[in-house]
Amino acid sequence: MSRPVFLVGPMGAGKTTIGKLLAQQLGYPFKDTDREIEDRTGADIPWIFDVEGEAGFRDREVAILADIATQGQQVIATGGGIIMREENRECLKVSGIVFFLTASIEQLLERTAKDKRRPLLQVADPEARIRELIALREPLYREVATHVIDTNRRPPRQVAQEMAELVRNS
Ligand SMILES: Nc1ncnc2c1ncn2[C@@H]1O[C@H](COP(=O)(O)OP(=O)(O)OP(=O)(O)O)[C@@H](O)[C@H]1O
Ligand SMILES: O=C(O)C1=C[C@@H](O)[C@@H](O)[C@H](O)C1
Ligand SMILES: [Mg+2]
Repeated sequence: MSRPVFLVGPMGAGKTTIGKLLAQQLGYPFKDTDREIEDRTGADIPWIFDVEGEAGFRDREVAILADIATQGQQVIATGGGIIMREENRECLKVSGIVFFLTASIEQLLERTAKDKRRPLLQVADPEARIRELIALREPLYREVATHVIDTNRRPPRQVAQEMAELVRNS
């Protein structure tokens, strides 16, 4: 069974958007860990953070990743904090090809500004929060990455094409 393709990176890097296009281009099914968590919980992410806290959300994320990582050839967009748990990093490293999508702080802020469904960014100073999260997480994204892909000021379709080539040549 061929291996899955994972997209990791910060909120607003484009994992969901580009992941869907990549799946179309490769003819693979598409999954999104955030979406899977919501579907299986029957509640949205803000509700899960409110009621179960971030730790409760992370526990659900570990269970979902372990499950879908074994389901063969597919494109999987992950949540921005998936690399915070060591078992997830191990799972990503052994299970497939991992793309780390990057973008500047300015682009991440711009792309996440209007959407209120990201609990960690509902703070007085989202820019400071994004900077904090990137400082903490960037080494962890790099630890799991097979490829690092710059998405700054690039159309999602073009980025997906570059990634599809890398998958085909892997
Ligand atoms: N390369 C890009 N250029 C311009 N806009 C983009 C690009 N990639 C994504 N976007 C836009 O940024 C927003 C966030 O993208 P998306 O939801 O795909 O990010 P994400 O990495 O999945 O974030 P999260 O970790 O919160 O799930 C969307 O409105 C999307 O249309
Ligand atoms: O970066 C994060 O920690 C998160 C990113 C989103 O994809 C969601 O998984 C959730 O909002 C948490
Ligand atoms: Mg997403």
